[in-house]
Amino acid sequence: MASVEARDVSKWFPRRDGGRLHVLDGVDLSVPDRSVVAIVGQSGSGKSTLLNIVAGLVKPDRGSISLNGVDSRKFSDWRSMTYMFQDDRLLPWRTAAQNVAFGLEAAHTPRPERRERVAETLELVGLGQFADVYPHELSGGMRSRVALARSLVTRPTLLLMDEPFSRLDPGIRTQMHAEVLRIAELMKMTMLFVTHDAEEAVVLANEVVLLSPRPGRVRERRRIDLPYPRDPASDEVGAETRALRRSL
Ligand SMILES: Nc1ncnc2c1ncn2[C@@H]1O[C@H](COP(=O)(O)OP(=O)(O)OP(=O)(O)O)[C@@H](O)[C@H]1O
Repeated sequence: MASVEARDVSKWFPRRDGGRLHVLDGVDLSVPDRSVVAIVGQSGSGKSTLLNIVAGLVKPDRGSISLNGVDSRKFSDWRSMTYMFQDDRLLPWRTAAQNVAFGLEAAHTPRPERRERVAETLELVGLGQFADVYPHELSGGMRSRVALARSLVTRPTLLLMDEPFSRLDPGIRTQMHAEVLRIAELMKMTMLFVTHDAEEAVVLANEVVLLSPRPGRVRERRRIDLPYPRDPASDEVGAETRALRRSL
């Protein structure tokens, strides 16, 4: 089970001129267990900063985060969450399997279990045949699947993603959307992600949180009640996407 609550989160970053850049202002966010929430907003509105605060990578200056009902300052089960970045960050000198194994090595998982979990997870993302292949031998979509497998191998319940598919071609991106939704359902995961792509938000999320330009405040929460799977070519997705673009 995984849920996230952010209460009244504000953040300032130091500026080169000695001043302070106000990036987030009193943001509330609620991500219930098994939901899919998208954070959208203009460039610089603090989307990644908010995600990094939820992940514990950046400290808020004001406000609090609770994870599975526990204040993040007291939270210890960080392995229950995983983070997918915009670039796949695969290590070029490691095979697909060795890249996927990374999180398990860090956790000192015994070798036989590691091997089994890596094989299982590569199978899950449709790369069972590519365990021994190096990143440079893989297509963009396949690399993205390896990055997804690396995120999933520790069996997280909360998947955080910062524009993870934005560098993929549209067709491959659509495939990855279907894939990530299938796996989230299978693994009973909760998802919180950042995107600048209105269609991506509409295809994946139950709720879209719109941040205002800097300092980011929640300007709108929009429920997307369309049934899954959502076809990006359908009229319903098209209408929701246009409505969201207008709000953006
Ligand atoms: N560590 C940091 N130190 C100083 N300023 C930062 C830092 N991280 C982010 N910023 C600034 O904070 C603002 C918000 O950045 P953030 O990356 O959260 O926005 P974003 O909405 O995700 O933008 P984009 O859509 O362009 O990725 C930007 O102006 C950025 O330059």
